[in-house]
Amino acid sequence: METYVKSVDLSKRFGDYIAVNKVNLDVKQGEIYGFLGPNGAGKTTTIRMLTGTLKPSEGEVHICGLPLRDRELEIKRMIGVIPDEPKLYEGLRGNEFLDFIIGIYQLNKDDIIPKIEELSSAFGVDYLNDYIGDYSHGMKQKLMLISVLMREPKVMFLDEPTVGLDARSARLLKDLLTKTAQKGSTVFITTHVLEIAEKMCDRIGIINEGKLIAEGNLEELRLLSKEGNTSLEDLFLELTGNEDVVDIVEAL
Ligand SMILES: Nc1ncnc2c1ncn2[C@@H]1O[C@H](COP(=O)(O)OP(=O)(O)OP(=O)(O)O)[C@@H](O)[C@H]1O
Repeated sequence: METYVKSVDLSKRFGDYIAVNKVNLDVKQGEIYGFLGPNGAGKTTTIRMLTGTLKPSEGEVHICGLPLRDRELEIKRMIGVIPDEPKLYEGLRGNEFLDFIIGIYQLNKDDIIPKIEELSSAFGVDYLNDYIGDYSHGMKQKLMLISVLMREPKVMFLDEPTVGLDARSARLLKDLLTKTAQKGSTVFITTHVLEIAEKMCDRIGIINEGKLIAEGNLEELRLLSKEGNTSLEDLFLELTGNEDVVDIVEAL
């Protein structure tokens, strides 16, 4: 399978602080890759560099075989991004925002309108005539998801996409992403919900203090456990050195 998301020694410094440290990724077409890490580990910074919204201090990014440095516009057409805090135009109505996306991506309205209708009905979005400024976080998140899913991008980057979603919408999203990957797109997702990573992802990368410290499917990650941990939660806490939770609770 072709590599769709590749990074070579990808690094970001903010002043003296190294937020992302020589991260090497190789995610294939059709793969669902879970990118996990504790708060502040460097997940969002990595996604921003992979999607061209933040310039790396060092390293290279290739998307679908194209170098991001030279082919950014072309790549932006092929990818879809759900950022951790979607910034939407609050003064627009939902359907005006979708029209705007149709315009900038020069999408064919006849193809897209049925997709919007399908996705809106699936996510229970019946508020496209209302102003985005009046939406809750979850409502904005669903609008963002529709605006990306309707384009059927080759690579989807999702930063904590289930935050703010109710259980039904989160389940629907998981199923839609799985279907998207089966159709040949790549899904790169960060989440703190380890159950999502466990159930949905083909492969998981764990980043801690800017470094990719472990990578593999669940079986491969289990082999890295020195303590025989088998659940992703225990493995995650062991590998990221955050196992002291029990001691802390006992001390309180
Ligand atoms: N623009 C910035 N300027 C300075 N420091 C930054 C900037 N953006 C991120 N950082 C720092 O880089 C580190 C990594 O942040 P990042 O947002 O990538 O973490 P994360 O893994 O996404 O965390 P979370 O799970 O809490 O969202 C943090 O210490 C953060 O404070």
